Parts: sequence; structure tokens; C-alpha cells
Amino acid sequence: MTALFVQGVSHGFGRRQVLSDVTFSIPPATMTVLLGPNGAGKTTLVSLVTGLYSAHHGDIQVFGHSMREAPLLGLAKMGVVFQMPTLDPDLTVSDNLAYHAALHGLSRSDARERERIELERLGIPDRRLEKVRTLSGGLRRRVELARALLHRPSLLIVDEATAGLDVASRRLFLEHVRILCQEGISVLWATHMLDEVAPHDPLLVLHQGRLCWSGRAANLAAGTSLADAFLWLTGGSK
Ligand SMILES: Nc1ncnc2c1ncn2[C@@H]1O[C@H](COP(=O)(O)OP(=O)(O)OP(=O)(O)O)[C@@H](O)[C@H]1O
Repeated sequence: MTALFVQGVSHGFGRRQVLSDVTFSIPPATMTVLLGPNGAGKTTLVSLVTGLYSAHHGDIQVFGHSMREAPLLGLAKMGVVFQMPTLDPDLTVSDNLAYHAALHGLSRSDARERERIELERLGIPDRRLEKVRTLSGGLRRRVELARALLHRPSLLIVDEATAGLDVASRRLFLEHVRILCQEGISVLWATHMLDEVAPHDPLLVLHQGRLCWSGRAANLAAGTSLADAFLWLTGGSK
């Protein structure tokens, strides 16, 4: 079943049109990259998919659940790492995760077990009792990923989560997400960083609120570099 189906979505703020007739779908167990320059509309699209706003036009379905008609069913299937960090820095890692688990209706014992598994998976089992404020940016992002996975989502939305991380932390975070895909989770990865795209990734290029290309990244880069093709599509240069 299609993990995410976005059909004819348009949205704007006031008179400003930010997304125009965006249509795409995300197959199961792939990392689909939503690539676009600053201001292309990536975060607005993520906000619509995650139910923060309701799209003015069009339909969004998460595993067949309409985000307009049955948003709670869609959200139950979805984990999100937002562009802006949303952990409470004065709480411990464990308390941040427990709060999220409670929102998703997990029992305390289930939450504790899920926390153990996800912190272990992300290589930070020993940090659970530390306050988030004391962690590096890279570790905080990993905690946010652990939090997004607590309720066992089948679709993970990641919005420019590597911004501000050093090269090693960025690579590690991306590797963790790619492993999740191999384990069967579908991912929508929004970024403007070309080096985060792998040749086999399904790629969506967003420019000025319109999808201007979709297909395998390798096909876009065929005969040229991904950077040149991206700049050509988005009116940069080349
Ligand atoms: N709440 C809002 N009110 C008015 N305009 C907005 C709002 N949110 C976003 N915009 C505008 O919509 C456009 C798209 O913004 P958006 O943040 O979705 O792009 P983006 O691709 O995520 O950019 P970036 O890579 O810089 O985060 C921008 O011109 C932005 O100024």
C-alpha cells in the first residue's frame, strides 16, 4: 500500500501561493528525498502532511487515511522529526520520550521498553537520564529520531533535520534513517543538501511551490552531475 499519497495539493498564506498542485506518492520502504532550495515550500508541505495545517486544496492520505477526514489514524502511522528542535531542554531524554509515548497512548511499561530499544538502536542507551540541554546537537537530533519512532510508525517524515550538524553527525543520522528504510519504514526526507541524495533514491524536486521533477535521482543526474541538473531545474545557473 502507498505510504503517503499527496494529490493536487495547493496552499498559501494570505495572498501568497506557496504550494501549487503538488502530486506525488511514496512507496513502502523507500527513502524519498524532497529536494528544494530555501523557500521552495518543503516545510509548508511537511506541515500539511503532518496535519499542522489543513491544505486549501487537494488531498493527503497516509496509508489510505485522509488527513482531512481521519487525521488521528494518519498521525498514528507517522513519526516526525521537525526542522526546528522540539525537545524540552530542561527535561531528561527519558522524560521527553515518556511524554511523547503518553501522547500516543503507550502504557508506562511499553513506553519504557520502546525507549530502551530505540535509544539502543541509535547508540545512546547511556544518555537517558541526562538533561537534553547537556547533549550535543547531533545527539539531540538522535533523541528526536528515537522519539519519532517510539510508537512504531510506518512512515517517517524528516524535515531538514541535519541542518547545523557537523559532517560526522550528519552522516550518522542519515545512516540511521537509511537502516530504518531497509527495515521497512517509508521515509520522506526534506532537504536542500545534494550530498544527502543517493542515486537509487526516489527524488522529488520542489521549486517555487511546484514539483518540477520526480524519478530516480540517478536518472536526473544521467549525463551530468546532480548539482548541475538541480541548478538547471531550479533556475540557479548552468
Ligand atoms: N506561516 C507563514 N506565513 C507566511 N509565509 C510563510 C509561512 N510559512 C512559510 N511561508 C513562506 O512560504 C515560502 C515557503 O517556505 P517554506 O518554509 O515552506 O520553504 P522551505 O523549502 O522549507 O525553505 P527552507 O529550506 O528555507 O526551510 C517562503 O517564502 C516562506 O516565507
